[in-house]
Amino acid sequence: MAEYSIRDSVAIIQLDNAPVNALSVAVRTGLYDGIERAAGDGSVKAVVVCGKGGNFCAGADIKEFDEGSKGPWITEIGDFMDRMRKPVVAAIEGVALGGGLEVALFCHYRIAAKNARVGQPEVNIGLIPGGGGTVRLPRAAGFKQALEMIVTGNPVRAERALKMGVLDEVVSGNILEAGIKFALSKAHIDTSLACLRNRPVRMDGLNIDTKADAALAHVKSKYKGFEAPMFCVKAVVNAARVPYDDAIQKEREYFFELRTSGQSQALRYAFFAERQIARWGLPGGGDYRTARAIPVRSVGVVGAGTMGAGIALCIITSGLPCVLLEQNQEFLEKGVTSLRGQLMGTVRLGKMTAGEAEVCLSRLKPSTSMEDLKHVDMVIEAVFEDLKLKREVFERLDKTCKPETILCTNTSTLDIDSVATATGRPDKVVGTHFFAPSYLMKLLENIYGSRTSPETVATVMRFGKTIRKVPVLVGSCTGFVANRMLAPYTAEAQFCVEEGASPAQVDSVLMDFGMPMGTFRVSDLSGIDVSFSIRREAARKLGVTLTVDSRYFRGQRHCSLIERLVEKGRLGRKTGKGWYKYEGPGGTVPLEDPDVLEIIETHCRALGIERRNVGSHEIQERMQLAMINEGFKILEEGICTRAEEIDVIWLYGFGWPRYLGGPMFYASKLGLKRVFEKICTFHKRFPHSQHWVPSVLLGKLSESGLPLSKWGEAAGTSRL
Ligand SMILES: CCCCCCC[C@H](O)CC(=O)SCCNC(=O)CCNC(=O)[C@H](O)C(C)(C)COP(=O)([O-])OP(=O)([O-])OC[C@H]1O[C@@H](n2cnc3c(N)ncnc32)[C@H](O)[C@@H]1OP(=O)([O-])[O-]
Repeated sequence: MAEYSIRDSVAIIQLDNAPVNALSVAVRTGLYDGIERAAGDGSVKAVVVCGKGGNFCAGADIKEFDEGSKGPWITEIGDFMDRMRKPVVAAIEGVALGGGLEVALFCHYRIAAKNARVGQPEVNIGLIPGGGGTVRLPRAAGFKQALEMIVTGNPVRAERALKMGVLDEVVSGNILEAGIKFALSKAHIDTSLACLRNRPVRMDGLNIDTKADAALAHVKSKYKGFEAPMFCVKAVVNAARVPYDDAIQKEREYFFELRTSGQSQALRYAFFAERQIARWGLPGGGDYRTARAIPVRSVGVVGAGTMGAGIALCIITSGLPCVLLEQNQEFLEKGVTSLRGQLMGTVRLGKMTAGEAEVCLSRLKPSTSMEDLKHVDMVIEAVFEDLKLKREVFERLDKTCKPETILCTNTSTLDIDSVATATGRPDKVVGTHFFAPSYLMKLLENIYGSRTSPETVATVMRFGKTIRKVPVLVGSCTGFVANRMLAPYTAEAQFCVEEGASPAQVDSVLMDFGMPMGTFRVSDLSGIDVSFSIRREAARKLGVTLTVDSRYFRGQRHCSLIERLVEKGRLGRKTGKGWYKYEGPGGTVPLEDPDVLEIIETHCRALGIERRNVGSHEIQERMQLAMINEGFKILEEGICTRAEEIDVIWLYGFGWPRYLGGPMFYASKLGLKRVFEKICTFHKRFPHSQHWVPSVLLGKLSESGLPLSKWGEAAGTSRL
């Protein structure tokens, strides 16, 4: 709703819809009524529109999008304001985003507090501004700047918006008082002079024809796969070419077309899924509502290898001091050099100044003495993935660190309890699984053990946000969520290659789908020997030896091409050849290698595997459905409590195309009945692959018709 009051002959309309004053039907109706009332009240000289609770308005209420359009549209309210003879001033604090900025652009004047940010982020949810933004922002900020704001969705700070011409004044002090004062100062000025409708789009010497083509080409290549950015360009270009009302009409058509598109639905889903993951709960009780995070003022990282150095870099760049520990000076220096190299990379990219990088480095304390960890609030262990070694480290940490220190393990495979029992504080032990390269990858998989306390979980969830990661809480199991789902996905990729596909064919199927990289290129990048060692180690623990001839591993289908490539010295990009051969600058360009195709052919012939044409559709289906089936098993076991958590993990851990929501959302769109039937068919066809045993939960859900948001509840694993 919107509250209406009068002060000093100024009508104040305060948008009121906590937490961000989204433009629900009630708010739009309240705004319209308020404007109409002020227009008809002879005692009112001017109007101020502002927001309650520290924000102006975050735009349309995204939750209402699936309910159709009720209430007045923003442009209807705007048209009324355009005809008003009394000045309407938007007094902005906090954010004015999307429809919020559009409301402000309909006001005759806009003033903002210093801390305010304004923007048109609709593109992030697969839309274009639909309330006049593509038509009015270019009239205020000029074509080029408006186009940039609309296509990127990035908000700008008040001072910049003032320079761009979006704002009329930036003020300090009470925004409402400033708004009233400003409104009264404009009470006698002809409002039509301040009305953006009456101004042309500012081209600042640019030729619209050449600019339009260039912008379309740029956006097409930069936002590959995304529909909305192209529509943003088309709408802004149109606004520069046709009269105001025609441009508004076209914008609205585009907006409605996109609003019902699959991409916008997926992107809106992703927006809310990202917020859902903050609502965690533990099986033994305790959740985000009751658990208090312990303040983390300093952190230690044990192990200055690539992972450890990257983690330390995340910490120092987020403003926290960090002790980086190694067992000897040589390893430590290597780690610090790698950290510096990554930091300087960000300086070269212009993301940080050299001075800022120096400030970050001043927060780093390289050390070879565990005593330096005595007083830190949190330690992240990032040593080699070996349980015995990790237990030794934890035993020493437990003895050295103060009793309140939280001890985290950056394991990607080990059971948290098996590490926690090496200490006398299992309640303060938790998994923090970073993804490589740890400085760049946003996902942080936080893993609780059976005795991890709610306070410890609250602390690592908050810490994740502090270091600008996306923290998702999951339970402990082999591979946790990300790697557990990745296992059947990559296994199917290799089986497809055994059966007749080429690595390049598989990778292009994945990239055409929208993944940033194919699985074989990823394998070459991280090193084929890494997967080889993990497999060999897992087999060794079970008393089995894997050879190049192994077709089965503990009764399960197994592809031993990795063993074959390692035998041939093809370890990936670092050796110039793996699934591909590498050429070009720095040996970074992957090329299909006839030698590897020959190795695969010979290998399969030797093992009696008949090769055939494996179609692209089959590759995609097998890889994705195997992984989706695993996702349902993860829900079934309560490792995750919501499908949204799995999707966020894939969005941030593996670059699943955001416009497809995530694998679980994708499954919901395919239809669970169809997904289940397909998985059952694959299970019959490939009986020796455990990952094709259909999830019981999936079977149940395929009959229920329940929406994705209820899957966790249906699994009986929801803890909230
Ligand atoms: C149908 C009629 C339409 C009229 C025409 C419209 C045309 C227009 O061009 C289209 C739009 O405006 S499209 C919209 C364009 N606008 C955008 O895309 C803005 C999207 N929002 C943001 O970028 C960020 O949320 C803020 C920067 C606003 C706050 O960030 P922060 O401080 O880190 O906090 P936080 O954790 O992020 O959010 C707090 C809570 O608010 C919730 N919520 C937020 N916005 C919402 C919304 N619009 N809606 C609903 N809810 C919204 C959020 O879910 C969360 O709820 P929870 O239950 O507590 O989880």
